[in-house]
Amino acid sequence: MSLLRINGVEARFGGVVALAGVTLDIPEGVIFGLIGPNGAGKTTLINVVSGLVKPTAGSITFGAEAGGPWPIASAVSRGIVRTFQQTRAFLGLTVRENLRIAAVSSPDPACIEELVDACGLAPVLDRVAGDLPYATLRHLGIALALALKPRLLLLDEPAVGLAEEEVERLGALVRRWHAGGITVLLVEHNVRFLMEMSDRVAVLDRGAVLFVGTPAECQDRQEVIDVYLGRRQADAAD
Ligand SMILES: Nc1ncnc2c1ncn2[C@@H]1O[C@H](COP(=O)(O)OP(=O)(O)OP(=O)(O)O)[C@@H](O)[C@H]1O
Repeated sequence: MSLLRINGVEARFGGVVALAGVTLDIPEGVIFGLIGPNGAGKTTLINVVSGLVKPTAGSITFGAEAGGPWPIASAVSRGIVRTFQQTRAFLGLTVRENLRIAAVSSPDPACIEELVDACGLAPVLDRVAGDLPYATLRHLGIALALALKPRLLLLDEPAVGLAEEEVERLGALVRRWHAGGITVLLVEHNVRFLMEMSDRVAVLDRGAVLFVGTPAECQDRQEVIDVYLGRRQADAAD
């Protein structure tokens, strides 16, 4: 059954067509990867689904409810929660204070303790968020999103800037929450991480869906190699 249905979503910024009529079905209970070259429209699609950008055409259905996208607060109350490429936390407050604020908006404040443990935040509870090492700050960002008890978690490049062992910890954390029932939409340029994590993958190119399939199917498709995977390999070899 589909949890999120994106119907013909178009987003224009002046003359720039960021999304040119995207239609996608994200089944409940999957980790759904979204890849594509820079400027393909991945973040814009997350922005539309999470209510940050109003599309110029199209709609979304979430569960049984049509009529989306909804403004951010309404999206969050329906269980659509996102993270950002740059972690959004109160950088002048401690981790504990950030989590207390999250607990106020959480439908299940008791989950915070589990999040502290799962996200490895116990040793840094009294540190100011702005002083945290980069990887720990990213974990705080994910903990703050998970505190809102999403049904659908939108992760925008969560692995960017992380060392290999930190990417593994991130993967374990996402898998643990996914096993608890959360559907995940993962945007990521770390292709190995994305392919290992995802049940299905969609490829966006210039605002349009180029291909949807399993990671194995995706890696075999010549058009996907041409527009994205081949270039990533060439960049890695440089
Ligand atoms: N607020 C905005 N105003 C003007 N143009 C925008 C805006 N947001 C996105 N765009 C443009 O829309 C297109 C899609 O951008 P988007 O950030 O969604 O791509 P992306 O696939 O996430 O890229 P990246 O992998 O580099 O993050 C780009 O041409 C971008 O410059």
